[in-house]
Amino acid sequence: MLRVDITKRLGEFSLEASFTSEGRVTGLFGASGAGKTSLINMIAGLLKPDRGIIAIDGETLDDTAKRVHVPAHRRRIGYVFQDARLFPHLNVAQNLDYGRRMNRLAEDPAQFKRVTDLLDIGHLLDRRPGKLSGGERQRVALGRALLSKPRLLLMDEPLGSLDEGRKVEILPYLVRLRDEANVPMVYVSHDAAELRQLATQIVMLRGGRVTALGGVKVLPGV
Ligand SMILES: Nc1ncnc2c1ncn2[C@@H]1O[C@H](COP(=O)(O)OP(=O)(O)OP(=O)(O)O)[C@@H](O)[C@H]1O
Repeated sequence: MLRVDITKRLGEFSLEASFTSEGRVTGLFGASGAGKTSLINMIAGLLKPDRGIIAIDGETLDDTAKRVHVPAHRRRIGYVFQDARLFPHLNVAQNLDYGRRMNRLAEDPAQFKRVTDLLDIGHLLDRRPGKLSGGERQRVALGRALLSKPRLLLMDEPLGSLDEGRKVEILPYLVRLRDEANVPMVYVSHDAAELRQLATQIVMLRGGRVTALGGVKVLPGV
């Protein structure tokens, strides 16, 4: 379970968010400037709350009253950005292996095979990111995050830089991840249709406040 109960001031903007989620995919929905990225940066440990608590499965990651702030690299949280942010000088296999090495995890060929099969990227292992399509790059970024064995996967508009055709192509992989990878996700999007297909629970943000919580029914209609 993810528990968030924080406040944070960023210049003129103030974020005050409180929710818990048991969902396999928690969809963080809101317009541009609602505070979605700030909130997941806080879950990732990249931004420190002014006040409050963040906990996953009962383990406290932030508790300002107790001066607890687990640094980002110790949180075991994977992060996939809108732009895949792969290392251009490494091939796909080396990119995929990066998270594992950074986290000093033992090699796990069976898991490597599972993840590359799940995302259909086994045939791309020798290529550099510059020779991949946008959708392929995003699948590799997802694989890299998964192979670091995170307990939570954060995704900030992972389809945001793709055109409609590529989005349609990659959504099924995200559904597969949800159903087969067994890693809870927090998925940021301003696209209600995307979240309707993917999310199991919605946190709606507006102007830095949670305005609705619940199933995909709370999303605005088409
Ligand atoms: N370091 C900062 N200093 C001042 N203001 C900030 C800072 N970081 C974010 N903000 C402001 O906080 C608000 C929320 O930004 P945030 O990036 O979290 O929104 P978002 O919902 O992710 O938007 P988008 O969908 O456009 O990415 C914005 O008004 C932004 O300008």
